[in-house]
Amino acid sequence: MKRNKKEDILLNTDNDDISMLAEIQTDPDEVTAMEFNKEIPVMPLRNMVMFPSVVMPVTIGRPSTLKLVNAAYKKKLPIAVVCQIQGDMDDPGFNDVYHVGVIGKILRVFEMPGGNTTVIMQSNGPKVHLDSITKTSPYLKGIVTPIPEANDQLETDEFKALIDTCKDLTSKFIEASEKMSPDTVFAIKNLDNPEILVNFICANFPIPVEEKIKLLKAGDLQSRLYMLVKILNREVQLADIKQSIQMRTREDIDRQQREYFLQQQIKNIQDELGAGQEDEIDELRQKGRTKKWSSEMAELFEKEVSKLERTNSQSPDFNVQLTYLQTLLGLPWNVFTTDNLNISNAEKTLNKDHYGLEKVKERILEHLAVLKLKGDMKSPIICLYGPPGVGKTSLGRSIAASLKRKYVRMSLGGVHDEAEIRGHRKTYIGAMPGRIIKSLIKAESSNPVIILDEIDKLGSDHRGDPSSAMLEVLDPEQNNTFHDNYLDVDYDLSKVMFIATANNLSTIPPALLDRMELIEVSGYITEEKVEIARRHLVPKELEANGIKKEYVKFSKAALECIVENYTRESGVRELEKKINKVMRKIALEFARDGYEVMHEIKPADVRKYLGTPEYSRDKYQGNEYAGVVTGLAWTAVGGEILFVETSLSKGKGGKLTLTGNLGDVMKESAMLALEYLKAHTKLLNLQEDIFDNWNIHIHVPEGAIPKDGPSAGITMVTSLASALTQRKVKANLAMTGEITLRGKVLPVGGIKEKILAAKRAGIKDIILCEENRKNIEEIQPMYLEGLTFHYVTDIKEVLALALTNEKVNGAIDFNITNQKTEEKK
Ligand SMILES: Nc1ncnc2c1ncn2[C@@H]1O[C@H](COP(=O)(O)OP(=O)(O)OP(=O)(O)O)[C@@H](O)[C@H]1O
Repeated sequence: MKRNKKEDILLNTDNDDISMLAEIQTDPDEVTAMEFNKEIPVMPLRNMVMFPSVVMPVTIGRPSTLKLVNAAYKKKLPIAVVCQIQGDMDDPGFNDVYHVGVIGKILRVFEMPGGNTTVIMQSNGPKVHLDSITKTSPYLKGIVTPIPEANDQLETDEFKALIDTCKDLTSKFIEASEKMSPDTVFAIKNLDNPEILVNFICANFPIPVEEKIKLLKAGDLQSRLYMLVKILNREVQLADIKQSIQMRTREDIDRQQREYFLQQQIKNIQDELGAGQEDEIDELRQKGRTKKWSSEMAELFEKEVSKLERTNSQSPDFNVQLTYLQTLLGLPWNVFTTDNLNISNAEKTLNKDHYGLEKVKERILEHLAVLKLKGDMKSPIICLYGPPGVGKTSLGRSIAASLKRKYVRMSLGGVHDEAEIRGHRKTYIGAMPGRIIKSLIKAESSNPVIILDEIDKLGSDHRGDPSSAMLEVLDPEQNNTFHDNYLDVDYDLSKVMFIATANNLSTIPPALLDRMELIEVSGYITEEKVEIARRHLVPKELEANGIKKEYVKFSKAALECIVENYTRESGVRELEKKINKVMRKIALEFARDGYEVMHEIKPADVRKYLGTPEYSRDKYQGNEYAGVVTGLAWTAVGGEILFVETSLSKGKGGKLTLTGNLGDVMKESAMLALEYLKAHTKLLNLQEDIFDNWNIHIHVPEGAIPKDGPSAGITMVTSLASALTQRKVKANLAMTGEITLRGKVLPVGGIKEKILAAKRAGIKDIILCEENRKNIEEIQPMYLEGLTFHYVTDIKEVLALALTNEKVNGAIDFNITNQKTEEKK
């Protein structure tokens, strides 16, 4: 095989050495001239295999090899270059080396700065077989026989294709593995001679020595090339796999490192910002352990605390979750106060706090007695109803005190939204628990008395129906698993005692009304109010204003004066305010004068402190005029008397005019009354044409509070009848009742309040529908003292009772006026 010198020099050298190697002259004839049956030096290489036609640097360390180099270099001896089987052996013998090698020579010797010697070797002879080692000193010598290689296929297509493949694979391997030195890569890229290229790659490819020996043993260049391609293929694949594994692991490590780094940063930021957060969470857990909740609840709490732990303390969610946990902790789970179900004690407390109300107190005691005997709270909920300021709420408070239970008042007036009762879901912004749960937190016990104040004022609109939520609260069958949307866990309300209060039963939904036991708390008469003031309100206000009780005394007349002239109510709230006002004025005097003097409050003092009376009490106004009749009305503040006035004026057509404080229903009553009398002229001996010649005007004077309703029906008829007959109405008479077109009298409501108003006004006789008799019978006799009741079913009876036979002064004489009218015609 021919090759040019330059290629020889290029092989396996540093770029810097290229110029140096270019000077080396080789003489191939030297080898051809050698005799193979003579002993020649044998150079064993550690971990290197020399291939034919390859130049390579060899570092010499062993003294024996150094001697060999000196001798061979000087004498230009051919050397048999073989490879040690074990690279680390110092003095290998015949059996310690592979028996295949090449003939080479030393081109150059370099003394290296560290004391080592490097030689440039060139394989310039054939492949040989080491037959024997003949000498081991001063260096190895042996006998070799050449192994000829047939290299005649180099021009075939197959060989060319193999060479191309080999080149491709080598460059792929170089790319993928980065295992070969840049000089080797440079050399491979610049080699054209296929023989040198194949052998050079075999010598320098990073594979184990055993494999290289197999390559060297290959019978010819093409077989070596085949084996080399196979190895290259395998190594390229391996390098690829290694590379992809490396890439993947690097990516993985990169990702992991990035996550670790970010998490570390988050932790640092959280540490910076949320110092003390752990303490807060520990405190929550600590508190949670003291709670008497069920194991499920404890589990849920722990879950929620862990959720908080995972939340960044700066995010809004943190506070939401913290508030939720604090709400859970704030609830009195399974905390109960011990009931005092001593009935006589309860009675004492109720009597101490409230004057009168005997029936109500009795009903409450009955209720408590049932609770005591039954031992649970599953009896109906009490609803105290009646006009404002009669002590419904304060009765509830007394019940709680007598039972020694915690007391919470929950005002339901104006609650339109169901969520106010049941809470908003936690996910809403600004979500809160409902009022029931809030009341329990306030009460700090799970069996308080909760006053549901003004249950009749619960509204309902598009935001839901709070009364349906109240149904669940008040249903003993359901309320042991009351579900508040915010809490999202059931809470047992079955031990809570609910007491509802209401002014007006008609606005309470029937389903809710059905759940409650109704107890009426009606208004007070003046005597009762005076007594309530003396026993309760005056001492209360004295204390509230910091006045010693020995310095202020109210006379009975003074209290009566306040009740009569400065208040107009069924209850005592306004009275309490007036007493407070008097106290304030006295406190000012004391403070201004610097000393305290005894004050005995009399009616004149009341006028001094409270100014001119606000109300001139509606009094009965006598029966001097025809057509003026006293009726009884029921308004928002209780009962009142009202006057219906009818006057007649001459005029064709018989017009009806209605003026004053008349609602639609009252206007209808007026028309009904007139129609009835038109149809029953004979009843009162009225002239047939009286309605054609006289205009009728009905007036109801304006009162402080608007009135409406059908209860003025019989009053209207009587007023009209008195005007049309000019007969006097019975003195000190008042009436209330609805009429029908047939003249039937129907019952009306608010009887007790009306009776009280009538009494206040100085009425003595009262006409009522027969069906209202039962209402009168329910009223305590003391309220009825001095009153006579007349029960009727028909308007004829009313007229018979109300109209006297005496005519009013200056009565119209219908006969004369009619004659005059005729004459004019
Ligand atoms: N019989 C009574 N004895 C003593 N104090 C009374 C009596 N009735 C009412 N009071 C007092 O009158 C005041 C008003 O009573 P409370 O607020 O209970 O009225 P209420 O009926 O609940 O009114 P509302 O319907 O407006 O809520 C309270 O200070 C209460 O103590």
